[in-house]
Amino acid sequence: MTKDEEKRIAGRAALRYVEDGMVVGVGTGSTVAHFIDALAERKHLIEGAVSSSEQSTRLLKERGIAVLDLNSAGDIPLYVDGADECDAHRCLIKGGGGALTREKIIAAVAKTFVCIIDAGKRVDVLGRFPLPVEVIPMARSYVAREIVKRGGQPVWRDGVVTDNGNWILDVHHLRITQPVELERDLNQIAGVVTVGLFAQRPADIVLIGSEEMR
Ligand SMILES: O=C[C@H](O)[C@H](O)[C@H](O)COP(=O)(O)O
Repeated sequence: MTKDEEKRIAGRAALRYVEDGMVVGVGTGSTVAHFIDALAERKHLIEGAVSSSEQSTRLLKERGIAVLDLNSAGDIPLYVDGADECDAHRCLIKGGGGALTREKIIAAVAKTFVCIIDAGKRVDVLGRFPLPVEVIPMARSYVAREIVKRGGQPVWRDGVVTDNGNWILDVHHLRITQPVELERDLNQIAGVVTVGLFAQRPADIVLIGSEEMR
């Protein structure tokens, strides 16, 4: 089974958590694109979607799914999103597609966060995938120096501007054995907008696409 088939199966499996009349939080990425395809089949039954990126907003609108503003949407009973890595405690690294800030906001609001991944995303220790950190542009060098002090090797994602007008540092060479503490620590650095660690608010449910799930 290819990685994309695993993503498609996980994306479709998330549909079982969608209930009539719901506002659904929608993440970003190639796995979520499969979820959006599946969600389109229920578009007349849900109230609409709150989107975590311009990319997902475009996909949702192309499929005729109503996109709602988070400020007026009220409760978000369900959030469905992918991840770049996932450990046994459902802590995640996210932000490979640069959408981490809006994703973290919707995850915080949502009652249930269903994470959809292919099998290659499961790890024992987070950090093989470089940790994305969204920064205010003028703080890039300062934040990078602070991260070096903590043992990481930050690499500027040159040329990438997030939906919020910020920049991203991808932090290599981390072995994240204490994700909650690291998330809290990096969040304290002035100029950091969002750390792509979802440990203080991990996923509630992880769906890993597999043959058995078909
Ligand atoms: O910023 C992007 C998101 O955090 C994605 O959910 C993550 O990068 C996983 O993307 P994909 O499903 O394409 O592997």
